[in-house]
Amino acid sequence: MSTPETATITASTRTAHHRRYLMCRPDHFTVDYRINPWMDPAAPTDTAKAIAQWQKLYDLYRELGHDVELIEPLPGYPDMVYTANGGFTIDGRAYIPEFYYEQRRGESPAFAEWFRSHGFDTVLPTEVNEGEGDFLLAGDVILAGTGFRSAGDSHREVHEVFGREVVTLTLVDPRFYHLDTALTILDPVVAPGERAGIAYLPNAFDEASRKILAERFPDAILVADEDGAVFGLNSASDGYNVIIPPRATGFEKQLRERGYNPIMVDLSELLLGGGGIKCCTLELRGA
Ligand SMILES: NC(=[NH2+])NCCC[C@H](N)C(=O)O
Repeated sequence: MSTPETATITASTRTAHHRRYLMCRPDHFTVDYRINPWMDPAAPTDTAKAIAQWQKLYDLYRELGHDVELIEPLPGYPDMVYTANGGFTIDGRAYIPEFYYEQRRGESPAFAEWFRSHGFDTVLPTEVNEGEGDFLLAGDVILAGTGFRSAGDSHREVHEVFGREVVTLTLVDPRFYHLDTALTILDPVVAPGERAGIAYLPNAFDEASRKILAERFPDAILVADEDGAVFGLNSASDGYNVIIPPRATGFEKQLRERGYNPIMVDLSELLLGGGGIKCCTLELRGA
């Protein structure tokens, strides 16, 4: 016989996994050029507000028990706060970015140096690629975005560097110019052979890519355009806690239904640069 209380409790099968992240304090944050549709150099930005919002994300990761490393922000590189573009790491090896736009190219040597001095086997690229902005690890497989930033040839290169299967996905909406703006990995750690939970915005992808996603991830969360439009997919998950922007209310509900624990963090100021929670967070795997 179940009491009314026990009848309403659904035990979550989700597990939070310890994460190690790299972040960069937005000390020099501003918008003085436009390399994505969110950026408007004519609109005012508030660096103090960007720092305060970023600090909340940093503090939350620490409260959740994660390790957060920091890289020194470089003056003149306002986009360096988006550390997801600073590399892509698996098993202690770091693949360094080669930025598409000239404005960010000076960040690469700083990231390369950071990885070298922190014991990573550091691989310099020959192809244009923007790190974890476009490469996401789903179980054993690397999901790789192209269409706006990372070149198709970088998908071959990332395969050579890590020896993993790489699945190319083509982005078609300029608002969602990096893979991490249109797709979230919900389960950063899965048992061998098990499928990672993901969420994505179908309309951000071309038809062929939507088909691949539907075949490979039949149980994925499909996110509505309204939630995508507020950068809802630019989220970070430890397997249980999923950090999402506050206006992604439909996505919040979907996550709860699946047993995840969505936590809202507002990075509205950093969205003026076209970045959100995931953009400010680089996974450090191994080393
Ligand atoms: N991982 C990301 N989506 N990063 C956002 C990068 C934003 C930056 N202003 C750019 O356009 O490059």
